Amino acid sequence: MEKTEGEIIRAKLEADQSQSQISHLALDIGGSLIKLVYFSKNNGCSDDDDGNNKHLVLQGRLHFAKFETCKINDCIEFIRSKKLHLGGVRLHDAPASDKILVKATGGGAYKFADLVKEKLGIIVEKEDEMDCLVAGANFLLKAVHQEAFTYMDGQKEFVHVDINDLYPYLLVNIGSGVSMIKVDGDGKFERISGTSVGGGTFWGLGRLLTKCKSFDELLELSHQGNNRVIDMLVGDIYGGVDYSKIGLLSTAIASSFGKAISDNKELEDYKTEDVARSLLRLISNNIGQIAYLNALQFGLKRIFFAGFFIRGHAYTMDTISVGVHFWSKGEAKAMFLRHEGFLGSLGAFMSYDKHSLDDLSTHQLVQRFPVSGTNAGEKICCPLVGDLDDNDSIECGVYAA
Ligand SMILES: Nc1ncnc2c1ncn2[C@@H]1O[C@H](COP(=O)(O)OP(=O)(O)O)[C@@H](O)[C@H]1O
Ligand SMILES: CC(C)(COP(=O)(O)O)[C@@H](O)C(=O)NCCC(=O)O
Repeated sequence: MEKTEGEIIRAKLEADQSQSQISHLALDIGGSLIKLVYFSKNNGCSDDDDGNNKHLVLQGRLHFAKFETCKINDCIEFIRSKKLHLGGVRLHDAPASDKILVKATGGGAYKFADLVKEKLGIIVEKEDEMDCLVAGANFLLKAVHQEAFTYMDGQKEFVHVDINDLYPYLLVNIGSGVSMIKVDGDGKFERISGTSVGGGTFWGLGRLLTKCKSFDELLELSHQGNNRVIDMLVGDIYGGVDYSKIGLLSTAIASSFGKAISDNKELEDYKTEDVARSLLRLISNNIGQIAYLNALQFGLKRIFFAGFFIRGHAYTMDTISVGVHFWSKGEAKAMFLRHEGFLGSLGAFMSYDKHSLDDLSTHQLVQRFPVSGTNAGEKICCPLVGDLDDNDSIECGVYAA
């Protein structure tokens, strides 16, 4: 008897999946970038004692990748070529065309659900963005070694996270826009504030002002520039001296881009690197200040900054850290996360739990073989920290809880 189209698709999916070692693909489709997380199993691992009285039941790697949201077709092609879409939940009682369900968060999970279904034949299961950000942050802070660090004056210092004393903290996610979330526990949080002046503003305004073709180019320009050429400093107003009475040094920015009004110059008269630098400083300062004010209002001492705006960029982190330190008089601390842009996708990944998958439902996913050589508190001096490259992955173990 001839097979129906549905049966053919299903047989193909099953054949493909049996070859694939990929499981649990999850997506975060944001206003600017699509972030992917997926797990690849290592061959031949089963029950094994890892020395902690915990049973290692599965080992593999957690992989990360990102694409610009406007290039979603490239992302779909990447997923198809690596057969990542087969790593979703298989629904056995659904019609053949609705067999595989993949977790996704971010606005694009709504906007592109039909496109993803049409191109990959999978159902997008939407997860709330704030839930996912918090779940992703908690996972990184608890399960991944050397995830959080401080950055000030060119020094990166890993932070020891005491998982028994993690909450409350403020999570500031700087994506296209900015969300500020007070986190009190697993799944316990409140989005207390936000601002539309975020990563999209930096990239959007920066592109218009400098004609840069890519975000990386804009970031690189900002690295070379000098903001004092365009920013009006306290010293510019006060004839070179500090305004000590209110605690402002002559070198403090009195007005971002303020010199552009008095200079009688056109945009072309400024170097693009100086424009990029002033813009980065403006956005980072503003976010640092709003974050601090929220931390103050809710009595939070720890602020974790995440989102792909940061990109592990030294000057961005330095500006945010100095701002938080300055306004809080050293009371609050700005911290950053190595997997800064992947919180949402990791949260969507963790939400597979709800579907009682063999691997993750009753088990705990943690990093194995933490990077050696650097410990919490150890200082690493590096002027340009750099972000994770696109092929980054974490060696993980799934342990019986
Ligand atoms: N390659 C890139 N292309 C575009 N924007 C980038 C890139 N790398 C970093 N960014 C910055 O990251 C922001 C998006 O951060 P992200 O956390 O992914 O948020 P969203 O979920 O809104 O896409 C952009 O607005 C931009 O400032
Ligand atoms: C709407 C969003 C949650 C979307 O998340 P994003 O794609 O920017 O990561 C975010 O852009 C945001 O919080 N914007 C700030 C809106 C406001 O509080 O004014």
